[in-house]
Amino acid sequence: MGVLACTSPSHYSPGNPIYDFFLGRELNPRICSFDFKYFCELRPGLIGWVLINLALLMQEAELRGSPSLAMWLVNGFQLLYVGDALWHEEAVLTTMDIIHDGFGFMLAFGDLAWVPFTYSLQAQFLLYHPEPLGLPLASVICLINAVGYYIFRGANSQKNTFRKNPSDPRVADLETISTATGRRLLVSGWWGMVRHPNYLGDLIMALAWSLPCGVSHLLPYFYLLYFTALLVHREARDEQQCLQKYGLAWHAYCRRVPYRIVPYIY
Ligand SMILES: NC(=O)C1=CN([C@@H]2O[C@H](COP(=O)(O)OP(=O)(O)OC[C@H]3O[C@@H](n4cnc5c(N)ncnc54)[C@H](OP(=O)(O)O)[C@@H]3O)[C@@H](O)[C@H]2O)C=CC1
Ligand SMILES: CC(C)CCC[C@@H](C)[C@H]1CC=C2C3=C(CC[C@@]21C)[C@@]1(C)CC[C@H](O)C[C@@H]1CC3
Repeated sequence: MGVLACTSPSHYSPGNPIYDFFLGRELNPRICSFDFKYFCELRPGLIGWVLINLALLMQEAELRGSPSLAMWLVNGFQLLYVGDALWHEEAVLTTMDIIHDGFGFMLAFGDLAWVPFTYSLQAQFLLYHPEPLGLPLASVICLINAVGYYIFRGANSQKNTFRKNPSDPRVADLETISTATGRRLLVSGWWGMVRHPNYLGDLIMALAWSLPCGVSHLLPYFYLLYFTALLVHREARDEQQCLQKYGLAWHAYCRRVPYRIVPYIY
């Protein structure tokens, strides 16, 4: 196919048709400079998610006169998350989906269908199960989301700033370990607390998105449960890749920072 000439094979392409279908054979299918995977990872799914949430909020206003406080919180928190991802769009270029995974069924389905339709489950739930929420509890939930966002953004920004320019004054004083590749690993700041502080912040936010729906039903907690499983699996894959890249230096980092995601627990 002439127009799809600018493609590259995925890092692992074992020739097993089922595996290839799921994980994709092409790492970056493109039409010239238009990269399908990069586009799909952020734009349609995340924007679709926010639009579905907004439609549910408007539907609730139509049904009950005005949107509930719980619906406002869920919409506000998730809008902040999506806005943050789009604002820091270039950061997605260093994720393992972009670097290692092909654009197969998992990412195509995940980006285009899974994200907008399952990530909006809390707002869908609230439309059919209105949840009265008082101001004191709403404030506590806002605080939980703020703490999660602070950790998530702090950790991601610290790593991205360090990777772009290690002498940037915001990260220049952080302690590091040298690796044989010439790249260094942060061992203080957020990355000295646990080995995946950004996952910890993301999980705290996931909890804050479910809490406005109350505790009477498991459905609004689906995202938190699925996301915990996804991040535990993702963390294990990332550790394997870092061990391959950094060898002894990675072992030294693990000794220095023994916990993976949750301090003193995991
Ligand atoms: N909502 C959702 O569905 C999902 C959200 N996410 C979020 O997306 C974001 C990106 O996640 P992801 O791509 O999995 O991984 P990370 O952003 O955590 O990146 C991992 C990479 O960071 C580098 N790194 C690891 N430790 C250190 C250190 N101590 N110092 C410097 N660099 C280090 C390594 O790459 P190198 O050394 O090569 O730079 C490693 O491969 C996260 O915030 C995550 O929570 C992720 C998946 C799904
Ligand atoms: C269909 C399967 C069960 C799983 C599909 C997984 C995908 C939905 C996720 C894999 C990595 C993702 C990332 C994000 C969204 C979800 C997917 C595509 C973000 C874009 C979310 C916003 C963050 O700021 C960055 C994330 C990068 C990884």
